[in-house]
Order: sequence, then structure tokens, then C-alpha cells
Amino acid sequence: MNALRALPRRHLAAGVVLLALLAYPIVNPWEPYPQGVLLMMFLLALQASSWNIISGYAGYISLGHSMFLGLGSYTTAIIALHTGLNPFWIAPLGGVTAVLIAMLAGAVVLRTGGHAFVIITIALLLSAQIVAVNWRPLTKGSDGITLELPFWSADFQNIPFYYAFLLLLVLTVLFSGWIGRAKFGTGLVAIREDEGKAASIGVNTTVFKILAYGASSFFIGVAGGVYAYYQTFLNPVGSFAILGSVLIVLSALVGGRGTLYGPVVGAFIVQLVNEGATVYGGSTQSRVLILGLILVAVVLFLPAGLLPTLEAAWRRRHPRDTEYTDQVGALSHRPAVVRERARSRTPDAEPGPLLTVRGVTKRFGGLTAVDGADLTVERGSITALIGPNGSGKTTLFNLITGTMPVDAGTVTFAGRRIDALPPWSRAHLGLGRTFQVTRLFRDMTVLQNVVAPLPDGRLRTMFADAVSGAEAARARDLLGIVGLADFAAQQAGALSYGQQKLVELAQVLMLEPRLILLDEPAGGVNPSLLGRITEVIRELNRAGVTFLVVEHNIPMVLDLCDPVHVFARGRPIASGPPEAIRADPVVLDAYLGEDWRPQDAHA
Ligand SMILES: Nc1ncnc2c1ncn2[C@@H]1O[C@H](COP(=O)(O)OP(=O)(O)OP(=O)(O)O)[C@@H](O)[C@H]1O
Repeated sequence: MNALRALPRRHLAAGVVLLALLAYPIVNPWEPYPQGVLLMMFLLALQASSWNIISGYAGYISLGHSMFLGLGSYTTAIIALHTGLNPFWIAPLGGVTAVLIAMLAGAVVLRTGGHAFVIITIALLLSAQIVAVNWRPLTKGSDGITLELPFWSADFQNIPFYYAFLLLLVLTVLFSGWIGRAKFGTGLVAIREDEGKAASIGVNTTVFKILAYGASSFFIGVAGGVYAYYQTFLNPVGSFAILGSVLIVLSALVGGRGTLYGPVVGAFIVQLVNEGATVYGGSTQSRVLILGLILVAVVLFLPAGLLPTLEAAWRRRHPRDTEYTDQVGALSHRPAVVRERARSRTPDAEPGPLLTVRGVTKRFGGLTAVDGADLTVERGSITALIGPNGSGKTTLFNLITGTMPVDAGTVTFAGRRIDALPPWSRAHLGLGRTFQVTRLFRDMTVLQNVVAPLPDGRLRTMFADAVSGAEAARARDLLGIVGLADFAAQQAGALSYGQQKLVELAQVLMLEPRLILLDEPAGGVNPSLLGRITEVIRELNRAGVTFLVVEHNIPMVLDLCDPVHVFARGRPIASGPPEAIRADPVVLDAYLGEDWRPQDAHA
């Protein structure tokens, strides 16, 4: 009973609906029509829920997803035809085919994004239709394939199909829920919100997207096999129709894409309307018109979809209490945690500097932003990089972390050349960064933001639980370090700018970094939070983390950092300890100005 009470309300509601649906054919076995309608609702719902993995979680909108239903149907029908086996038992092979095609095609088409990806998915659907028409020896072309009638007694009507589709729907929702709870799911949402940032926190965006595309096709493929048997006939035009894909997308939009139950609720509504329009609307045109009107209404009045809108209304009526950050002493009670976190990576045993940049150049058209720059960061240091606006500091950060490729030069980290590695591999080696303008995933909670980074590329890490268990406990610890533990459940976008900077620091710490690149950590932060940030940096540094800091707050730099490198026009003009830098006439002329000139020099 207690376990039931602890279950979130939406899962309880889903359980009750499931029980009712399980009981329906038993309670009312002699009504084939409503059973048929429900069965088609399950089929659409499982397709929308699968679609949600690539298009809701990861944000890559596919408008050709019904292709996987067709692929599953054809695989099953062809094997059944050649082997004489019952299509019911072959259906899982439809899922396997769908996954194989999705992952092969995905390796190519997921290199695009946005509108290009949408159009390519439609092209894939139409290509599949053309192949089915022309590969006659296998598919019988436009004549189509006829399958044997169901093997059970006609008395059972469509009840076995009803339960088969309901089972597949339940499995799809469980699978999608599992993905949403794992770090894999958090990574997909990170990709949706900011793909570049996701890569910088160790999310292998290529692998994540291909796996998500494959995962979004499996249950549709299996359902395709069952559907072929249900229809007992399939042809290319029916199996690869664009309308099927439109219904999937519409379902997710109506219910709320990116949520667990939204696509299912949306599919139930859309399929009911679709059925009603078919029965009462008369022609296909009126059906399309009604569906089009729903789409317009959703875009205008429920842009987030039904469930997120209801949830937001509920939240407005039942707001969560949040304590405000204590502005002092965040570290006093948790220094041990900071040290433990930072030490979890093997201490740097290799000799030599931690980071070496040699002759690195980056051009943007005619502008040379970084011009053959050299830079060394020693292990255990808090090194500063200062210089006038536009001198190339952020660009150098981008080149070190792999956000953009170098035009020339080398970058070596912990004894290893890294300038050809993708950003996530550099993050896995222990290179973390924060951004000048914070780039948190605004629609995620603070906790999800901190749990999102992947310190390595192992499957075990990828599929670890993100919302509870060890990873979430670590994330909460790190939030405690920066004094924001009470904000774990808040939307990240609702935090103040300074708080977002602290969350971004906690997020980077999740990578267990050896070197953290901080891009203007003091920018836009109030003095008391600034004190905390400085304290956190010092404490982490004592625990063995090296820092490279870009900052315009000179008192902070001179107090915190040693050595200091000064950049101008894309290359260093001076390097040394803070006392030497503030007395260097070249630096005073190029950057610091008269206010910093020592008194005796004035005299
Ligand atoms: N993606 C880009 N495309 C074109 N030009 C760019 C790009 N990124 C940076 N630049 C240009 O390169 C130069 C160096 O910019 P960068 O942001 O690296 O300077 P910065 O030293 O970090 O400046 P600030 O202190 O103001 O942040 C600037 O002239 C900038 O306009």
C-alpha cells in the first residue's frame, strides 16, 4: 500500500487505465468494433511513444517514422510467405530489420539537423515505398502480399490482436520510461536543447543519436509484423503512406512531446478523431481537414501539448517552496566531499605540463582570431588568461575543448595530442569547461543538468540511472558544494544568472575533470556569490584540479591566479606571476591601463 502511495500520480492513473483496457475484452467480448478502434489506438500510441525517443527526447523530428511499420510488415510477410511460419512469431524480426535500417540510415542522415532532417526522413519513407514497388521478386510489387488468415478460431475475433498491440504499447512505454530515467535519456534531452554544449560535457552525440533512432524504431517494426497479419494484405502504397507518419507526429504534439505519457494520450485522442472523421466525415478530404484543424489548434492554444499544459496549470496552483541560497559558507560543511570528488580520477602521474598549446591558429574569413598562439598550463596551477575584448581568449578555449577545429598547431593534454579528437573524447580525458554566457539546459531541472555529463564513454555509464541511485546522489553532493542543493528540482532556466554559473560549475565537476577551463566565472555575478566561486575554485585546486581562467575582473585574477598570461590580437604578449604582470609596461599599455601602474612608476 505504501509503495502504491509513493508512486507518482501519473503512473497510478496509467495503471488504472491499463487495468480497464486489460479487462475490456473480457467484460465485453462481443463488440468487435470498439475492440478494433481501441486496437488501432494502441498501434498509433506505440508508434508515437517510440517516435518520442528520437524526436521528443532528442529533438530530431522524423516525418517518415511510419516507414518502420512498413519495414516490419514486409519483413514479417516475406518471411511468412517463404517459410510458411505463422507471422505472429516472426514479428520480432520486423523489429530487428527496423533497427538495422534505422541505424544504418541514421549514421548518414543524423549528420543533418532541423528542417533538413525532417525532409530527409520523408525522402526515406518514399524511397522505401519505391523499393517495395520495384523489388517485385521479394515484395510482389504493387500487387502486394496476401497473408493467411489468423490461426485461432473466428470466435476469438480480434481479441489476440488487441492484447498483442496492448502488450507492445506497454513494453514501448516501459522502454521509453527506462530511457528517460537513464543518463542516456538526459543526454538525448541535452542534445535537443544544446548539442554543442552536450558534446562538451562528454555526450557522444553521434552514438547517442544513432542509438536513439534505432531505439525509436524497434517496437514499431515488431508492431508492423503483427499489423501485417491483422490486415492479411499489404502493398507499398498502404504500408509506406505519409499520412501514417503525420498521425504519429500529430499525436505527440497533441499530448506533449518529450513527456512519457503525452504521445500515448495524444494518440488516443487523434485516433478517436480520425475514426470519427472516417465514419461521420464522409470523404478522405474531410478527415485530412479535421486533422489539419487540430494541428492548427494545438500550435495556437497548446504549443507544449496537453499534458505539459495541464501540469503547468497544476504547478501554478500548487507552487513548490524553495529556500533561497545561503550566501555564505557553502563550503564550510563539505570540504571533504570536494576533495573526494576531485581525487576520484587518478592523480596526474605523467611528468610535464598538463596542457600545451603550440602554434595554434584560427581564422574566421579574413580575421585571424588566434594567431600561432603558444600556452602552457602546469599541473596543479590556477592559470589566468587575460586580455582586451576580442583578443581571442574564448576562441582559444573553443580550440582547446574541440568546439571548433584548429586551422594549424597542436594541443596536447596530459601527454596526449587531442586536437583531432571530438569534444566528448576530450571531456572523457578530464577536460571540462564553463561558458562565458552560461549554457545550462534550461528546460531540465537543476539536478538533471548536473547529472547529464558523462565522464567516460562506457555503455554502463550511459545507461546508469540518472534520476536516482549513485549518479543522482553524486549530483546532489556537487550541488551541495556550490550551495544550491535546495534548488535541485527547479527548472534551470528559472535560476538567477549567478546561480546558473554555480550550477554549470557543479555540472563540470561531474566529469571528474583534471583541468577546468573557466570562461569569465565572475561575469555578471554579485560580490557574495563571487566570493563563493573563488572559494570553490581554491578548494578544488587544493584537491588537485588544475584551472585555466579567462577573466576581466583583474583584482580576482591577481588574487587567485598564478601564472597569468596576457593575450592581445590572438597571441600572448606577456606571461608571469601576478606581481610581474601588473608591473609590466607592455601589459599596462595594451590592457590594464594607467590605474594599475605602480605608484613609484607614476612618480
Ligand atoms: N564563430 C565566429 N565567427 C566569426 N568570428 C568570430 C567567431 N568567434 C569569434 N570571432 C571573432 O574572433 C575574435 C576573437 O573573439 P573571442 O571571443 O575569442 O575574443 P575574447 O578575447 O574572448 O573576447 P571577450 O573578452 O570580449 O570575450 C573577435 O573579433 C570575434 O568577433
